[in-house]
Amino acid sequence: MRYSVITFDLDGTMVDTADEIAEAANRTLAEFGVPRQDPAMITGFIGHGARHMMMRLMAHVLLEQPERADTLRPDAVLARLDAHYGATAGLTAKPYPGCRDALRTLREHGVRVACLTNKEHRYATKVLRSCGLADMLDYVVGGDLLPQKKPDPAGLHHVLGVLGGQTHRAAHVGDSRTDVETARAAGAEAWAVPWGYNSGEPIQLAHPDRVFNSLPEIAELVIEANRAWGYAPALS
Ligand SMILES: O=C(O)COP(=O)(O)O
Repeated sequence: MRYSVITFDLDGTMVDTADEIAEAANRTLAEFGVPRQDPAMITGFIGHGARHMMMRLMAHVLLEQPERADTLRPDAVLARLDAHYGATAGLTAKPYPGCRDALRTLREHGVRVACLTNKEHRYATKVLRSCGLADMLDYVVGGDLLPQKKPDPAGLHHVLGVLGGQTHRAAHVGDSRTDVETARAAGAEAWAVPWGYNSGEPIQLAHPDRVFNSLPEIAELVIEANRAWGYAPALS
């Protein structure tokens, strides 16, 4: 097997963004007089973009406090979330151990790497820049760049079209069932990491093709597979 393109999910896979997402959500709710909500619960709502997370959080609040329905209106809340997440995105986000090394090593060995996330594109690029990862990626697809989001395979196919890769030489790495389903739907290998969010469910239950214990382990496997196949990158 020779791998030519590896795509990585962002939240919970390359970067720990849970705290700043919860902070933006709670700052937003505070403006509407809603007490702070448990960050762990908010983390469970991550996976389909910041606006989707906020809609799920609002649904949770309104279920417990239906009398807030008059003030907690989606348009008003989402507009304030945009302001707050625009301010917190990238503030406390931290790449998981070995993230930069893994990306650098893959590229040094001729493998192209991309970020495929459901996070809105403007926030994704802000987080990647503030974590020093933006220049280490060959391409980024945020959740609102195309009409379809993960688990639709369109984003992965788009990356492969741009970078010139084939699905049977690609793997998508993620922390959630959505990522596994995306890879499968696209015809790429479904690789997973166990430290992410996945709504609190162990990623093994989504049956990925492989689960890795670190990001550098992914680079090692790819390089070893490509070496065994006899592929050496052109020297530049
Ligand atoms: O921002 C989100 O909710 C999800 O983003 P992800 O696709 O990078 O996990």
